[in-house]
Amino acid sequence: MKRRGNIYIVSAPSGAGKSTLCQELLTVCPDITYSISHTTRAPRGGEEDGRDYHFVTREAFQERIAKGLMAEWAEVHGNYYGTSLETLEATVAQGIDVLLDIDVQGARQMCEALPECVTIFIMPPSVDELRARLEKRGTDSPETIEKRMANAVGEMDQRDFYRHVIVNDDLAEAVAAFVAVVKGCREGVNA
Ligand SMILES: Nc1ncnc2c1ncn2[C@@H]1O[C@H](COP(=O)(O)OP(=O)(O)OP(=O)(O)O)[C@@H](O)[C@H]1O
Ligand SMILES: Nc1nc2c(ncn2[C@@H]2O[C@H](COP(=O)(O)O)[C@@H](O)[C@H]2O)c(=O)[nH]1
Repeated sequence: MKRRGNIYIVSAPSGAGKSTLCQELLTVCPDITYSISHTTRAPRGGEEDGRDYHFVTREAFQERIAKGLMAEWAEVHGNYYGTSLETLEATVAQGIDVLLDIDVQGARQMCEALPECVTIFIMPPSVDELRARLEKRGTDSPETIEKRMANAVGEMDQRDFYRHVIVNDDLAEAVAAFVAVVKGCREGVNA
């Protein structure tokens, strides 16, 4: 029987650096597929439909939920986000490992259905640094940053749900820790 791909789930409060770490991991492990989520959020400058997200309307997203097309979904910071069941299943069935950048609600849904998912939580070094990163990134309005900061503490409180926790202070060290977790799972060390 063909080996099924591993599912790596990464969560973090907004601005902790999970997108940055995911990009770095995919450079080191190009055979891992990044799961492109569906969202009702508006694209940020530089984001492309079909590359960063599948950007859809709330109606289209609700229709996908009603038709059972989502492996998991959640409302996060006022928008819907979710993972396509068909795409995820087709990828892991081919033996390809998949990386999901999803929130804590989605991570819980995935682990309930598939307890073998490998879960990784990224922590910022401090709440002040988290805010500084969001402000420096310059992609979100002050209102959006406040909303994301308000949700951050509740998200960080759930880090014990995750099998691995990495503090993203020094980027190179955090990337090395992330790569070590994934390589360890692939070699059966952290499985
Ligand atoms: N270790 C680090 N030190 C300093 N800055 C960092 C570090 N890691 C990431 N950053 C920067 O912090 C900002 C937020 O990072 P990133 O966009 O990866 O966060 P995120 O967790 O994916 O956020 P979101 O959930 O909002 O998409 C970016 O500008 C990124 O370049
Ligand atoms: N449950 C899910 N959460 C998701 C998914 N895709 C992204 N996310 C999470 O949403 C927030 C905000 O993302 P942003 O791109 O607007 O900053 C973040 O926590 C992501 O991890 C998904 O498919 N399902």
